[in-house]
Parts: sequence; C-alpha cells; structure tokens
Amino acid sequence: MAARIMNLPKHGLCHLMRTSALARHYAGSTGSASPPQFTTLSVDDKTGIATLTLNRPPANALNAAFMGEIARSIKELEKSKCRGLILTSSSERIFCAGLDLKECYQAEASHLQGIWVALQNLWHTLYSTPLITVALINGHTVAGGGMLALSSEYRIMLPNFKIGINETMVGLAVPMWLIDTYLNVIPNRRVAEWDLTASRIYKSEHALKAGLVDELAASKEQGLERAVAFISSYPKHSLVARAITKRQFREKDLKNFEDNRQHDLEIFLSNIQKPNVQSYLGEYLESLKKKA
Ligand SMILES: CCCCCCCC/C=C\CC(=O)SCCNC(=O)CCNC(=O)[C@H](O)C(C)(C)COP(=O)(O)OP(=O)(O)OC[C@H]1O[C@@H](n2cnc3c(N)ncnc32)[C@H](O)[C@@H]1OP(=O)(O)O
Repeated sequence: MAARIMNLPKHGLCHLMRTSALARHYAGSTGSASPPQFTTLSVDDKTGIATLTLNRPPANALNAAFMGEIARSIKELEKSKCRGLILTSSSERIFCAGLDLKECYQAEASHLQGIWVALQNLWHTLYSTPLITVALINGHTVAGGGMLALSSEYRIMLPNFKIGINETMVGLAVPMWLIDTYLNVIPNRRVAEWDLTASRIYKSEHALKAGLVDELAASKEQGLERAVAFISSYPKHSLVARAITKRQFREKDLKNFEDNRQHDLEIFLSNIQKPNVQSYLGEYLESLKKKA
C-alpha cells in the first residue's frame, strides 16, 4: 500500500507509517525543514520504493528552494532505509527544463550563488546516493533536467520528448562534474564531447539507440511498472554490496567535484554575470515566451 506523505519523518518511513501518523508527525514537528512546496513523495510500504514527483509548474525549472527540497528528500529516504527512488514529473509535457533561467537573469550575485550551490548539492546527493535510482522521464528534460536523469542509474523515457545538455547554447561551459556524469552513461568520449560541445538534444527514440536512456515506455503507468521492476530486480541480500559497488564506480567523479567545488562556483558566477551572457539570456527568455 502506498502511504502518501507531505514530508518525511526522521526514521522508519518505509516501515508502515500511514498518512494519519505522518500528519501527527508534522503537527508536532520541531520544524527542521519546511513542508515541501514543489514535490510530492509517496512510499510503497511493501516494496520500499519511493516516488518523488517534481511539481513546479510550468516547467519544473530548478530554483534553490526546489533543488534543496529534492536533495533533502533523498537524504531522508536514505535514513529511512528505502531501497529505491523513482523520479518523475507531474507535468504531461516537461520532466525538467533545467535551471530557472528567469532567476538567473539580472539577479544579485548572492542569489546566483545560492542557485549554483543548490545545484552542486543536488547533483552530489543524487549521484552519490546508495538508493537505486530511476528517472521516469515523462516529458522534455534538458540541461539541469538532463543532469537529474543522467545522475540516476536507469532511465525510462516516454516517446516524442527531448533530452540533452544544452548549456553551450545558453552561452556557458559544461562543468566537469556534468561531463563526468555524461561519460558515465555515454562512455564514448568522442560522442560525449560532440554532444556536449554542440548542445545536442536527442528525441526519445534516438536517445534509446544512443544509450542515453535505457528503455522507452508507452505511458507513465507502464513506465512506473518498469521502474518498479528494475528496482525490484535487485535482491535484498545484494543491496549493501551493490551500493558499495555503485559508490566505487562514482568515487573518482565525486572526489574531483569536491576538489574543485569552490572553483566551479567561481567559474559559474564569473560567466553568468558577463554582460554578453546576460544579454543572450534575456533574448533566450524572450524567445521562450514568444514560442508560448
Ligand atoms: C545559464 C547557466 C548555464 C550554466 C552552465 C552549466 C551547466 C550546469 C547545469 C545546468 C544549467 C541549466 O540548467 S541552464 C537551463 C537551460 N534550460 C533550457 O535551455 C530549457 C529552455 N526550455 C525549453 O527548451 C523548453 O521550455 C522545453 C523543451 C523544456 C519545453 O518546451 P515546451 O514547448 O513544452 O514548453 P515552453 O517552452 O512553452 O515552456 C513552458 C513555460 O516554461 C517556461 N520555461 C521553460 N524553460 C524554462 C527555464 N529553464 N527557466 C524558466 N522558465 C522556463 C517558459 O518560458 C514557459 O513559460 P510561460 O508559459 O510563462 O511563457
């Protein structure tokens, strides 16, 4: 039975906490984190599989609060000993449009810093989690949205959507940690370099052929079934060993990131505040509006 929840208790989430108990938990909560605004989370008590649904209309664009909320949920799920996490979207068209560009335009340096640090933390949390992670990509996912999908272990996508990392089109360099994430999925360096320098965006069907996604599903329901099947394919006794093995594969990328975290922030702040980048960002935002 799925227990629909508003936020997570400190422990034991996967151990039969029901909606009423959760409501009491929040009523009496010490309030260390505010209730979720942009996500909903449900956990199936029987399978120990959580589904985190992104819900920041219209495009699930990532601002600092939204990214912080996703990262906190993952951390709490880890403590509650859930076995797996499915990431999906409440929108029928957009999984995630990447960073909220409206918040990157003509913003204070402190605001931009908050956005970038939240993006770094979200990537680190998702990429390093011992949970079995599946992105059920039920809409377009680009840039920071591509990061969410590619940092997950398995990708199931619905047909006729777009996926890719288009930062260079926005006028900025792809950070090393995102290049490493891409290479973890597309290990052919030539293809990866070409994709990222050219801001290549794949349609679902082509993404499957290229190995950027692992399966196509005809509907969200079918995608959810497939995601549950993937997570459940790992027997219980293998979970610790698989988590250690996953960590070993990703350790070098995580260490490189930690060694360069501050430098990465400085590069972003310096680039995003350049007059030509801001000017292009303004035009880009206008083009998104005109399209609507
Ligand atoms: C700039 C910093 C770069 C730093 C480089 C380092 C890299 C690290 C990782 C992440 C960086 C980023 O994420 S940069 C974000 C780049 N994102 C994009 O370029 C996506 C732009 N959007 C689209 O291409 C399309 O919207 C879509 C393909 C995602 C969906 O297309 P669709 O036709 O279905 O929808 P609309 O285009 O009509 O959009 C609906 C609605 O959403 C608004 N919108 C879309 N994207 C964003 C966004 N990224 N930020 C804020 N708002 C966005 C769009 O304007 C529409 O709004 P209105 O209905 O109000 O007009």
